[in-house]
Amino acid sequence: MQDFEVNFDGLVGPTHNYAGLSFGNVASLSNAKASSSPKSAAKQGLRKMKALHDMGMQQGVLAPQERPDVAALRRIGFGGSDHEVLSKAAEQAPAIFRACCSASSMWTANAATVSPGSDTADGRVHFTPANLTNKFHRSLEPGVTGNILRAMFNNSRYFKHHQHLPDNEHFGDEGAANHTRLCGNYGKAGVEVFVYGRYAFDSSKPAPVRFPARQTFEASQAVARLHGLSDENTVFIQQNPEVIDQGVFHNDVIAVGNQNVLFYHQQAFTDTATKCREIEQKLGHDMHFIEVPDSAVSVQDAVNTYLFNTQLITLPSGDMIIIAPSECEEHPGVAAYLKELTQSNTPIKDVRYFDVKQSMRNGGGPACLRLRVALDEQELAAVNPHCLMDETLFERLNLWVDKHYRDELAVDDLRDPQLLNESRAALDELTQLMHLGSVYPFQQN
Ligand SMILES: N=C(N)NCCC[C@H](NC(=O)CCC(=O)O)C(=O)O
Repeated sequence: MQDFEVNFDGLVGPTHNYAGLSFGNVASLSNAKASSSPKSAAKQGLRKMKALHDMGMQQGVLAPQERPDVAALRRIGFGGSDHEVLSKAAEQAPAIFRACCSASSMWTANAATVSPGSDTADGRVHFTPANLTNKFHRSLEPGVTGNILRAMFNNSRYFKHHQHLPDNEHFGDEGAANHTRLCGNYGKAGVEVFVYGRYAFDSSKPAPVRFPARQTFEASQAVARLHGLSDENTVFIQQNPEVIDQGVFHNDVIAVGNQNVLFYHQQAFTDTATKCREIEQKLGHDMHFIEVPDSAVSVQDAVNTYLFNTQLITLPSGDMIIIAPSECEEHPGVAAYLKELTQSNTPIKDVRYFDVKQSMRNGGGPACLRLRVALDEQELAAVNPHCLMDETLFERLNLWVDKHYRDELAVDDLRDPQLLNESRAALDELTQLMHLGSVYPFQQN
């Protein structure tokens, strides 16, 4: 039986914009109010998906969410017709209105935490949508994320879907952005590494002081419990609070793992040496720990280039390569480091650079854009096939983007009532194209 790690990339939604919504995420704040291009954002994402498909990888697509989120605005007291809801909110509460327009579901590393069947007690693949409580605009995502995941992984013999954790900062959960699975090969039991930023129920423990720690220890433990993971196949590591305060708002901004490789910055974790030993001992075989020292790449350069928000993938040949944003190539120091890395004695043999600048300007690199799901052949055959990338889907989605997306969107354009109609028309067509059924609130009324 063959085993795969499938990347499910978020399709960028028609309202992609720069509203400066994410305190603690340097790029989001520094590009606030710039003009965006939803069309090129979606196409940059599609090109990355297609390139991985062409490399022989299994590649999936995760549909975007309904925005503007009229239901959320109704819930906080704006009434009338849908267009009245939007115009009142834009007038009376512009910041809240903008938050309800965000296309942030594109960063599917934050959609959910996924544990493959070889790690879980009941042998099924477990999914828990992330509650994303730390940012209001992102806390709107988990309900529809759950609908979409159930429409894609719709077979209870292989897939188990959990409700997201309680909507409270004590259980702040950011999904796979703080979760890495290490293993021999994808089908063998692995070790799931959960990285958290703070303890919610113990204020004596270290925590960042400037920027928020979005993931709590208690949330990570809850997800591991729900998924039926054991002590033997989990490792919990606290993120270094000092790097959170330097703009590392998720672990995937400072570390990435794949199979027997963990690639991370020297300052990423607290207690690094002990935790690396624990990983190796629980995994039962040797790991390649690739620690990048400050002297090679500073935390600041890592945050600016997203050196660690890269995808570390294993090609069908067995070689590992890094999928990096073009910002890494444009930075002489980081580019030189990556070149040297591929020539040293590690499983990583090559680097491919991708232009995902539309996403990067909101703090989302290649790794943010994908949710990894390790599947065996049978499980893969049970996935909704209309969500898997191939020539036909690539062509269809490009035509769909051309038909529905704007070339340019300024933050002020979010007030245009036409945007709601355009967005709903696009998503309605998309659910047919991807055979998702009625996953959006506007389709359920
Ligand atoms: N590292 C991972 N896995 N994901 C990146 C998420 C970026 C996202 N940015 C935003 O939500 C900005 C939206 C705005 O400002 O318009 C966030 O901060 O949650």
